[in-house]
Amino acid sequence: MIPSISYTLSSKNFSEALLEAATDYGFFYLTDAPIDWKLVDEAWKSSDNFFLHASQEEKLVSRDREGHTGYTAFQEEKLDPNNTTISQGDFKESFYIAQLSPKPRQTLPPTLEKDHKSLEQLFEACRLICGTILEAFAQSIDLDDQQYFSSKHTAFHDRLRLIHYPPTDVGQEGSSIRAGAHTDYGSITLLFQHQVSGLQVWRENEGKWLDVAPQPHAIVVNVADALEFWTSGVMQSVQHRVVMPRTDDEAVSRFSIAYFCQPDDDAILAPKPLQEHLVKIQRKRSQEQYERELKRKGISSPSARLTGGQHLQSRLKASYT
Ligand SMILES: O=C(O)CCC(=O)C(=O)O
Ligand SMILES: [Fe+2]
Repeated sequence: MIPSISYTLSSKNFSEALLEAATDYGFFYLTDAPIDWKLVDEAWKSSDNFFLHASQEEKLVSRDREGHTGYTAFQEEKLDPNNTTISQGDFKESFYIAQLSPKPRQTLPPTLEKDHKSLEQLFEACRLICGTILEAFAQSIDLDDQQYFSSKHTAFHDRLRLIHYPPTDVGQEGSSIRAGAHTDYGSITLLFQHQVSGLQVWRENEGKWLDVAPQPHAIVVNVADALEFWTSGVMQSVQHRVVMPRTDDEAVSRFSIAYFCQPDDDAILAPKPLQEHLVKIQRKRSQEQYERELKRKGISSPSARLTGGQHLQSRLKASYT
């Protein structure tokens, strides 16, 4: 069972719980987060209006592939590009939003522009939660500088991503998938799921996929690649995917919203020295396994010196057709 962690824990207990979740599952549910859930409800309505009612022409307004903002079409992305048993791109469409305040970096299509204020507030709430989590992670591994991670995040590369998986018949598993197995490229991801299940996380020790069902007023948080590099694999950026509908309940439109917290272009993703107790955790995962995982993520070796910008660009390039 994916652990649940309350935002209201004392800072010491919070950071300890975070480290435990990050080293075991790489995923946790965050409860009692400082977020106005009305904003999330508003965002579901925005998503519904946009994906189900906007014209194709409107969807493409302000799309900027280079700047990584705007619309991505059905099957345009393949999150698991090396998987040859799945021939098609992912069964989803999405819309990427960059920080909207103080000055928006993209023109939103009219359907989303009318909800500008609530989307902007949701973005800011997510940004602040990620900042707190990054500081707690720094505390959890006893870094002298508690802002070591958070200071590398100006939110320039952060994206709020509205995602829609169109209705699909039950039993299509095999040649297609809603979102292929992947790890996230940034530091941490916050995920909101609207009622419909399908998200699964890989459990290496058990050799199986585990469902991460939507829970009311809980945000799914996962560790992404940058934190894994900084901690030499102590914190795990774990593979996850969204499977095709298994029941009639899942055969409907599935909506989710991800907030990708991603390091700045010049952030060096070099491993930090580890305290003794962390080295012990690290050794539970074989070096061979860690290196294999890094290769999947496009990294040649654990000592490769990448920047946040380089890693992000190379991963994005690999997953878009
Ligand atoms: O839609 C979901 O539940 C997961 C999406 C995801 O993992 C991603 O976009 O990186
Ligand atoms: Fe993901």
